[in-house]
Order: sequence, then structure tokens, then C-alpha cells
Amino acid sequence: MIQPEWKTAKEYEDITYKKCKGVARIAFNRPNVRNAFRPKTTSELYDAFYDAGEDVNIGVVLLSAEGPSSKDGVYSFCSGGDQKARGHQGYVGEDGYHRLNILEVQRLIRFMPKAVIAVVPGWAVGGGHSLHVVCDLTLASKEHAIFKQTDADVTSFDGGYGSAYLAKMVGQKKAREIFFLGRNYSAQEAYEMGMVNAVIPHEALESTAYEWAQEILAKSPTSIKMLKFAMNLTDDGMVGQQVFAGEATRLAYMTDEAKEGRDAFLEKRKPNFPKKWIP
Ligand SMILES: CC(C)(COP(=O)(O)OP(=O)(O)OC[C@H]1O[C@@H](n2cnc3c(N)ncnc32)[C@H](O)[C@@H]1OP(=O)(O)O)[C@@H](O)C(=O)NCCC(=O)NCCSC(=O)CCC(=O)c1ccccc1C(=O)O
Repeated sequence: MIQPEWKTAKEYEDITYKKCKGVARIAFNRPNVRNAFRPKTTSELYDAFYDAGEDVNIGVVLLSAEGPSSKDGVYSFCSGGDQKARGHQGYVGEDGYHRLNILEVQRLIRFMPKAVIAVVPGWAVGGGHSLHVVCDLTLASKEHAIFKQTDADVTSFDGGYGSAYLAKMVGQKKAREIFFLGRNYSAQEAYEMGMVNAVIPHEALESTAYEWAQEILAKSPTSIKMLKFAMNLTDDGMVGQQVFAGEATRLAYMTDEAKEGRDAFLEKRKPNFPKKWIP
């Protein structure tokens, strides 16, 4: 079992943020409330994910959780929006504004050009369940992971990736069952449905996630990025096309044609493109 030597990348209140050999680990750190997120948590998540996205030395991000709870020893990944912070228009932060900014975190995960792995040590519930859905891969604790959708209990429904994309993953009937009945599902059941990649003994969960990350890091970064964006494309409409096409343009920038186009403009002459119509 590999024991990564994590180094704290930045100190936060509601999350921890560490890095080691190409891998960033962002973890919820409110275990006594089952890692529910309040606006401070989502702002910190956004900041850390943005940093991991910008860091050229990072290729894979683990979204994990600290724990267990010091009150009762229960493990959790995330239990969604903190219902104590919920106002009449969203979740209320220290500035008094009502926000739904976990969706911005979802978009960062979805559109970052790096693989994001959800590492689920315990409860993944409500908005916490949606977060694992939007991650590229999910690894779950054999003993402690429980998947559950309570959105319909608290009238805070994720009608985007959390439900519609989940339905693409597990099928329409199963997704409707998950949301309409709100039952508990074990890691093994979630695996059989197709929303978990592997069920891992709890002791080995974090080290396995790190090993999966290292396997991904051994691949070509451009391939991983283009494959992620290609697989996103059909579900993300024009935005999916925009993200994929942006990277195609970047690849075109690297050709002699692009250099000639730029140089011709700067030298105020007609471009003389290499006439190679590659079949
Ligand atoms: C997770 C549970 C099933 C765990 O049950 P159990 O093990 O019995 O523990 P409890 O005793 O219930 O909880 C222990 C302790 O934690 C507190 N707690 C747990 N979850 C939350 C929470 N979400 N908010 C606040 N506090 C929480 C609990 O009160 C206890 O505290 P004590 O002080 O010790 O009493 C169970 O806990 C459970 O069901 N939790 C609630 C799950 C839930 O309903 N979550 C919210 C779903 S809605 C959501 O997540 C937002 C959706 C969303 O993100 C969104 C959607 C659409 C548009 C935008 C958005 C957006 O951006 O927000």
C-alpha cells in the first residue's frame, strides 16, 4: 500500500487541501455534520479546485473527506447543503447573501482538463451524492459508503448533473428510484448500478485512489484531457462542443499552418499555407 507524502497546499477552515507527486487531494472537513457544505465550504472548494486546475504539475484531483465524526465515529463523504445555513433563496454565507454556489463547483469539476476522482469513505447524500456523480470516477469504501438521495425530502432538487446525468449512468428507471424513494444503497449496490468504479476495503481506500491517480498520470495528458472532453461533449450541448473545440484550436495553434497565419498577419502579407491536404 503506497503512503503518499501529502503536503498542505493551503489552509482552509471547512476543507483540507494537499498535494503529492502530481495529485491534489481536496477533502471535506466538517465530519461532525456528515461533511455538509455551507457557503464557506463551497467557496473554499471552488478556490482549491481552481488552484488544482491551474497548477501545471497536477494531473489528477481526488475529492475526498476527513473523518470520522468525533461525536459518533461515523464516516461521511458529504451530506449535501447544510440545512442550518439554508435561507429562503439559497444557502446564506457570512456576507448574508443567499447562494447556490455548489453548482459552480460542479462546473469546475466537469470542465477542468484533469481527471477528478470521488473518494467516498461514508455517506454520500443529497448534494454530496450529486458531487460524486459529476466526478469522472468514484471509488467507495466497502464497509462504510452509503449512497442516498434526499433532495426530494428537503425540496432542494438538483435537476442537472445530479439527476439527469445520473440517469445516463445508471439508467432512467434506477435514477428515478434513487430520487423518488430516497433509499440507502451500499457501495456494492452502487457498483452494480454503474455509478461506482470500484468497491475498496476501507483501510485501502485512500491509497487505492492515489494509485489510480498515478496510473492516470502515466498516460498522455493531452489524451486524458481530450477523452474527458469528448465523453462530456454529447451531454453538455454547445458548452461541451465549445470546451472540446477550444482544445482542438489549441492543437491547431501548434501547427506550421497556424504559425504561418499569425506571421503573415504580423508581416502584413498574404499567408502562404503549406499545401498539404492530409487525407
Ligand atoms: C446523512 C444522513 C443520512 C446521516 O444520518 P445519520 O448517520 O443518522 O446522522 P444524523 O444524526 O442525521 O446527522 C449527524 C449530525 O450531522 C448533522 N447533519 C447531517 N447532515 C446535515 C446537513 N445536510 N445539514 C446540516 N446538518 C447535517 C445532523 O443535524 C447531526 O447533527 P447533530 O448536531 O449531531 O444533531 C442524515 O444526516 C441526513 O439525511 N442528512 C441530511 C441530508 C440532506 O437532506 N441534505 C441536503 C440535500 S439538498 C442539497 O444537498 C443541496 C442541493 C444542492 O446542492 C443544489 C440543488 C439544486 C440547485 C442548487 C444547489 C446548490 O448549489 O446548493
